[in-house]
Amino acid sequence: MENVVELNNVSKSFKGFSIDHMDLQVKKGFVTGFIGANGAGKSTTIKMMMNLLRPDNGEVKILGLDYETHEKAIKERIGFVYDGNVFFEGLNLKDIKRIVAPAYKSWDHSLFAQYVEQFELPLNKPIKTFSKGMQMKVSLAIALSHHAELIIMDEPTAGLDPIFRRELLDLLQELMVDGERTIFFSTHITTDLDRIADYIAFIQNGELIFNQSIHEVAENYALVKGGMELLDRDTEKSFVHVHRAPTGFEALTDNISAVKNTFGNEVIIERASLEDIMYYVKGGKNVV
Ligand SMILES: Nc1ncnc2c1ncn2[C@@H]1O[C@H](COP(=O)(O)OP(=O)(O)OP(=O)(O)O)[C@@H](O)[C@H]1O
Repeated sequence: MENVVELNNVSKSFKGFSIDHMDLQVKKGFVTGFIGANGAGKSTTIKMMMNLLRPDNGEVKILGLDYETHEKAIKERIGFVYDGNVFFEGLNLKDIKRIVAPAYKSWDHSLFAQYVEQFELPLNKPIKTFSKGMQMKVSLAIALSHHAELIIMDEPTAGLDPIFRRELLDLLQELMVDGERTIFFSTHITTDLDRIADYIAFIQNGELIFNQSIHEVAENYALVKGGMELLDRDTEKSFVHVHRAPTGFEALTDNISAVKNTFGNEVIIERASLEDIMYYVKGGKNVV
């Protein structure tokens, strides 16, 4: 399967935070959701994909190309969507279109007009008067109007009302029908991912914990509930983290067959949500 993004052995350090030797592949034709706690390194990773930040070490390849030799070609084919104001605040959408359109060979005027109408964006009001959601719509309309093959979004649904959030997810899903487009986006709203993601990449403290299809995640992780008397140093080895309560334990496992072998029918095994996984993984591996 073709990868449209490849981070090979990428490292980046700030004071008190680092990404060390990260490998991350984003598959063509799918939606990948990027999750992780506050400060886990999502924006840092996305900025390296966008060449807004240079890795200290390692290689970033977008659509098989690298930024050193093919920056313009890459930027032509990707769209970056986020809710910050990318453009000059005093400008209106007409001015922005005049500046942005010539920068793209494949700019589609009628498609831009169509999205401006669909997103109900005013053409003559200064961007600084736009709400967070409207600003996000502006960058999405621009990304779509130059037929971006790869759309990278940093928390696109944060701060959006539930109705527009749902509409945006529907729109993103429609964009995926021909299998040529790829979407990679970070989010804290894990229910959005149940709706549209094919793959989940999970980062914790600058480390990629997994990048798996949503089906693999469901097959690999589970919540396990049982009585405290079942726990000891050996049996706990099949858990990522255990939460103890007077009434019994609840734990996350990444090895369901080991749990079945160890506990048989003495425990209850349930589907783990992405939130469950994030919560327990944050707790640490095999904390006794
Ligand atoms: N330019 C920078 N200089 C120094 N430290 C930085 C810089 N950018 C990010 N960091 C630090 O790197 C860590 C990861 O930040 P990042 O913004 O990538 O996290 P995130 O997963 O996107 O978080 P959130 O979900 O809160 O947006 C944080 O500790 C942050 O303070």
